[in-house]
Amino acid sequence: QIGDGEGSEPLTAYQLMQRLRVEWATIMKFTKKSLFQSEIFYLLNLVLYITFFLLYYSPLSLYKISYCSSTLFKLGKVAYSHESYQHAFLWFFKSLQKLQATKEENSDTYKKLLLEYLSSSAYEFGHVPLAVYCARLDLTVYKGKLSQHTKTPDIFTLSETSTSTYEALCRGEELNMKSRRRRQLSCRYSTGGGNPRLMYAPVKEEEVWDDPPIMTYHDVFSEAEIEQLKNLSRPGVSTALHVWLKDEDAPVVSSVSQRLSDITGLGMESAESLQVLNYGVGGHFSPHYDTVVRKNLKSIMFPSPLQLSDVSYGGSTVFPEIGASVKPQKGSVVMWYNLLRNGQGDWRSLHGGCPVYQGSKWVAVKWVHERGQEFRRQCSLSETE
Ligand SMILES: O=C(O)CCC(=O)C(=O)O
Ligand SMILES: [Fe+2]
Repeated sequence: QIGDGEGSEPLTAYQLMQRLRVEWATIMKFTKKSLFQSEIFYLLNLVLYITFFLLYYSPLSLYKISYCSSTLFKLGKVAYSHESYQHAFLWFFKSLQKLQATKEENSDTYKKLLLEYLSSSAYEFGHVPLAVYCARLDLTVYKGKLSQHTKTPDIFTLSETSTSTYEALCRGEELNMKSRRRRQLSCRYSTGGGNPRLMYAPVKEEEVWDDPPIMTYHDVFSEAEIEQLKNLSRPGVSTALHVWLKDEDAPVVSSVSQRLSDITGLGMESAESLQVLNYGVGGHFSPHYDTVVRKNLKSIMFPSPLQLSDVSYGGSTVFPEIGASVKPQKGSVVMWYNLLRNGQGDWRSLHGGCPVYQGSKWVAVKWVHERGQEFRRQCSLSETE
C-alpha cells in the first residue's frame, strides 16, 4: 500500500512504481487479470502527478530530501512525456545544477543529453533564446519558431493560468491577500447567533477569507466521532473512493448534521447525505465548481468539509480564483458558499483539493441546498451579490 502511513514518501512510491513498470512483463506471466494493470497505471499516474508538479521547489528543501542528478533527470522526463515542458525544464535544470555540484567522472555524455532535453523543453515552452543557449545550436534551426513568439516567456516562473495558480497554492506559495487586509481577519467564539446548544460551549470561529467569506470552525468534532465516521466509511471508500452516509445510518452521522446546523445557523432539512472522501498519496481533486460537478445546478448552497485527518504535507483545499488556501486540520470544519445571495453561482467559489504528499486525507462534505434557508440567509435582488 502506497497511500497510507510510513514509507509513503512519494519518491519511494515513485521508484516502486518505476520498478513495477519495468518488471511488468514478468508480473503479467503470473497474473492474467487485465483489470489489475489499469489499476497500477492509475496509481502510477497519481504518483507522477505529484512528483512532477507539487514537489517542485519547496518540499524538497522542506523535507531536506536530496534527489540525485539522475532522479531529477527522470522526473524531468516524466514531465516532458506529459508535455509539461516548463516543469520538465525546471527539473532538468535542477538535475544539471546537481551534476555540476557533484562533478562526477565520465559525466560528459550525460551532460550532453541533459542539455539536449533542456534545450528541447525550452523550445517547446516557447523560450527560443534559452533553447539555443542550452543546445548551442545555429539560430536558423529555430527560425520558424522565432517569428511566432514576440515575447519570451520567463521559464523560471511558473505560468499564470488557473491550473498553475492551483499548483502554486498547493506548493504553499502565498498569494494575493495584502497584509493590511489579512490583519482585518478575525477569530471569535461563536454561539451561532444565540443557539442554546452553543451558549455554554461556543465554537471557535476563524475567518479565513473576507470576500467571499470562507470560515473555519475549530475542534468541532471529537476523536471518537471521527473514528466512528471513518469506520463507517472504510468498506465503501476502499472500492469507490467516496461513500454517502445517511443520518439514519448511525447516531454519529445525525449528530454531525445537527452540529453543522448549529454552528452555521442553516437548516439541514434539504441537505444531502454526508459524503466521506479518502485520498492517499497523490490523491487530489482538480479545481471545480460544486454546482457543476454535482449537476443539480444552483441548488447547492455551501459545502462544509469536515476534516477527519491531519495530513503531514499537501492536501489543502485551495481557491485559485481568489488565492485562498485552507490546510486540513483534524476535527475542524471549513465553510463557504457556492451561490451568491441572488441565487447565481459564485465564480469565486472555484476550489480543489491539493495532492496529498504524505499521509492520508479524509474529508466529509455536507451540501446544504438553498431551498429551506429562506429565513436564514437573506436573498438579494442585486446582480452582483
Ligand atoms: O478535498 C477537498 O479538500 C475538497 C473536496 C471537494 O471539493 C468536493 O468534494 O467537492
Ligand atoms: Fe468541491
